[in-house]
Amino acid sequence: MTEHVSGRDVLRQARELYQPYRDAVEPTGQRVAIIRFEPAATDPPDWRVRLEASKVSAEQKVKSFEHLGFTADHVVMPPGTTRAQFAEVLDRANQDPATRAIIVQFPPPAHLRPLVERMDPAKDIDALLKGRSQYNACATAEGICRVVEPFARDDPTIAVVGSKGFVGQGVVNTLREQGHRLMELDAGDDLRRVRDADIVVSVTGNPGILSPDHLRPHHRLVVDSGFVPQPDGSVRGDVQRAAYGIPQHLTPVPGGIGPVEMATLMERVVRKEVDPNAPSWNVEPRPYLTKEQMAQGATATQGASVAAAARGASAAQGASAGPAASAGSAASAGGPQSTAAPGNPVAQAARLRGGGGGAGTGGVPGGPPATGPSASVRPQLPQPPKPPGAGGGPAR
Ligand SMILES: Nc1nc(=O)c2c([nH]1)NC[C@@H]1CN(c3ccc(C(=O)N[C@@H](CCC(=O)O)C(=O)O)cc3)C=[N+]21
Repeated sequence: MTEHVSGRDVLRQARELYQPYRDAVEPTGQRVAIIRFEPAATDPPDWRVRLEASKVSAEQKVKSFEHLGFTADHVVMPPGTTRAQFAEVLDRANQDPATRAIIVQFPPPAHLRPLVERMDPAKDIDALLKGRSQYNACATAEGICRVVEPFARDDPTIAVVGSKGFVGQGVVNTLREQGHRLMELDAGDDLRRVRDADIVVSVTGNPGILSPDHLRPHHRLVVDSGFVPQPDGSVRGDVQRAAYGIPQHLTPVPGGIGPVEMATLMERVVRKEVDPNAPSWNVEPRPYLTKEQMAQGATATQGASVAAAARGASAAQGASAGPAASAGSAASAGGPQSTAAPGNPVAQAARLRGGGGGAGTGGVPGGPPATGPSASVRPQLPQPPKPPGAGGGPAR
């Protein structure tokens, strides 16, 4: 059975965590600019679809920043926008001291793309300026890595499908820096290799590219970062619906990485503008079975007894895998080299905290599973926010 890792729960947590900063932000009149491009009627359907995703995402960003008391400038560039016009919009946002952050929604039309580089790096909250941004990866990539982290404390192999794309590169760089064992796959590679991985992260934006032929019950987590709106109003991710029930955990589309990205952006802007020590949102560790455990428990009865044994073993262990290392930085708890044999400490710790066994509640899209986030390891409440500018924020 597959349990959904709910991005909506993460976003709810972030809204609660950062809501108290609203009173400090609102009176300052600080702004965030979100710039996106409207397709022309003559653009090919696949381009229109990408810009539709960009629109959905821009609207979510507007909501998220406004929730924090920022004024969101949602700038829609019409088809036929010239370089000069785009440059002027960027320059204005760069020069306006009230505009604290700028996001250019991808993809921009090809002729405008080079101009993105004009963005003031100090305002580049989504790390669009590779190497010049204060962040190592875009918000989506950071969010993905933080969802992966509680599932990856015993040196698993993590497959990244779409590793050369914008988000994929961010994921690869971040996970590699944390010392993880990676399997990078991109166009032309045999995707069936993902069967050998423990965790699969798919960031291709190619609907249904992962089928039941690729996913396996030993996959403890599959992260689907695809988001392709359909004409009927539904959305498709990288994972085929027919494969949804296969892995142990899955981030669904919608309701998975999209909302996680919003939580990441909220955290970034609060830390940058109000309180560098604002708490992190986090994903709770959950029980899972390793590939080896799955192999031992190949039959149903054996599987049940392995799970039961793991549960029993956990009762004897201390729960130390707290959320302290949830900041998504290089400080991953225990490090990838931590000795996990015979079970995995994360699963044990999670069980100790009252998480259920391997048998899930099944995927109810949008609905938190029975083993979902509880109040037990919530980050501490934020300190009362300091007035912006008072507290030595990052130099700009
Ligand atoms: N510079 C840049 N950064 C991006 O992060 C970026 C981008 N350009 N261009 C477009 C893609 C697409 N993307 C999504 C983010 C969130 C949702 C999201 O929140 N989706 C909700 C559904 C919201 C709804 O349906 O209204 C969900 O998955 O549950 C979707 C899509 C970010 N992108």
